[in-house]
Amino acid sequence: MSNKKVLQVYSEIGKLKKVLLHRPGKEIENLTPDLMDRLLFDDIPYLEVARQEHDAFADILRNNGVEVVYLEDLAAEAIADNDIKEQFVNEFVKEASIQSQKKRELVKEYLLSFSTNREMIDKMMEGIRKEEIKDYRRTSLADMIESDYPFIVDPMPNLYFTRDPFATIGAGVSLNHMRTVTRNRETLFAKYIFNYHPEYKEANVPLWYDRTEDTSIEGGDELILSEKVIAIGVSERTDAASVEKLAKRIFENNEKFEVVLAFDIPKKRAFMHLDTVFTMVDYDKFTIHPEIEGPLTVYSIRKGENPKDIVIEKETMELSDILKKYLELDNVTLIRCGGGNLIDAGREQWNDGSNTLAIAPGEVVVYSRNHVTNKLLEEHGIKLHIMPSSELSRGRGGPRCMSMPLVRENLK
Ligand SMILES: NC(=O)NCCC[C@H](N)C(=O)O
Repeated sequence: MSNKKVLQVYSEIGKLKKVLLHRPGKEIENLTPDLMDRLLFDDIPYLEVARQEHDAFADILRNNGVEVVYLEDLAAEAIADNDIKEQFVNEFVKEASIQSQKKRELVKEYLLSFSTNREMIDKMMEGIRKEEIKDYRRTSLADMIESDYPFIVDPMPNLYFTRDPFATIGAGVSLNHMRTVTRNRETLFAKYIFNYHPEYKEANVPLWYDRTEDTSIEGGDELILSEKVIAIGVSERTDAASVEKLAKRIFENNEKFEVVLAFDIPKKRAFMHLDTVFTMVDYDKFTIHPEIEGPLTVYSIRKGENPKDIVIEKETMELSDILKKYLELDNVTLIRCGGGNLIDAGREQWNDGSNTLAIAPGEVVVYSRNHVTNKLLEEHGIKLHIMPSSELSRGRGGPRCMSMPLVRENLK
């Protein structure tokens, strides 16, 4: 096993060294009004502008010393070996909700006809429209009499939210089981990257969770507050049972983490993950959406006497006191989205005003549109890197949702 640190995330705020993004692709141009609900969008972004915004995001990161790698490149590199590629295509087709065997064969043949792996990966992400595969209608009775549903394989428009399908925790990965079918398909790319990409396969990356589990957990709920403390949202997307499983695996594997704080937040779309209502911006400063402060309950999970046991307790203090206790701080500042004004808070949280990406302690990337919250962050001494935000925000995710840190400098 190599000693090279291919994954290292022991905080939310340590200087960001390497991050995984996905540049929005033609999957966005396969979103239709009828599909929006099922594919978890509230509107249809304009791809060209979404890409400009995304490139501006990547430039901010690069200009601040971050190595940016793209999911689509790593996935293509991971399947360089033909046997691995075949296995990957088989798994992809199996999970693509295609009903007839003949049609599955046609889709496989079509995917393998692309001359480069990168083009094939782009096509998988984009989805396959009916007109792309000739003769599919003769493959089964269902297809001959079937509806006017326009896709043979659905697009995956949420891929640019790389935060969610897997999460780097310490030196390992939580390869997530997602709440929805559409997003669970995304986790296949990460499975192949961590098993077969030359950069990762030698490292034997430990898995704290696996996509085959039967309860769900998503990366937007997984926050690393310090090298001792992880926070996980129990949310619209993450089950309490998953938090327990993850905590046990991490404790059993000699990681440094000592406690997992489970944040039980309201289960609703606007607050789908913990990071849509709470992010860490400095050693002792956090953004928070005021609407969760009342209903929030926190539970702590610690190692028990035996390595396989855990001890769970309901925390009774206010959130800031819980954070002070576990992060060993004298003071904690909660910076309220929209300044606590209910109208501004609701509007800005909807467009991810609380969803910041820290690139160093006290330094974050934010959306331009959330000017009330941004001003407040500045007043609290936070350095802002402001990115454009008209189109990307239509997918209901902000800078943290659009990035998966692979390496952060450890905090002193
Ligand atoms: N961490 C996040 O909050 N990610 C945003 C995901 C948005 C995406 N449309 C979804 O509903 O899953």
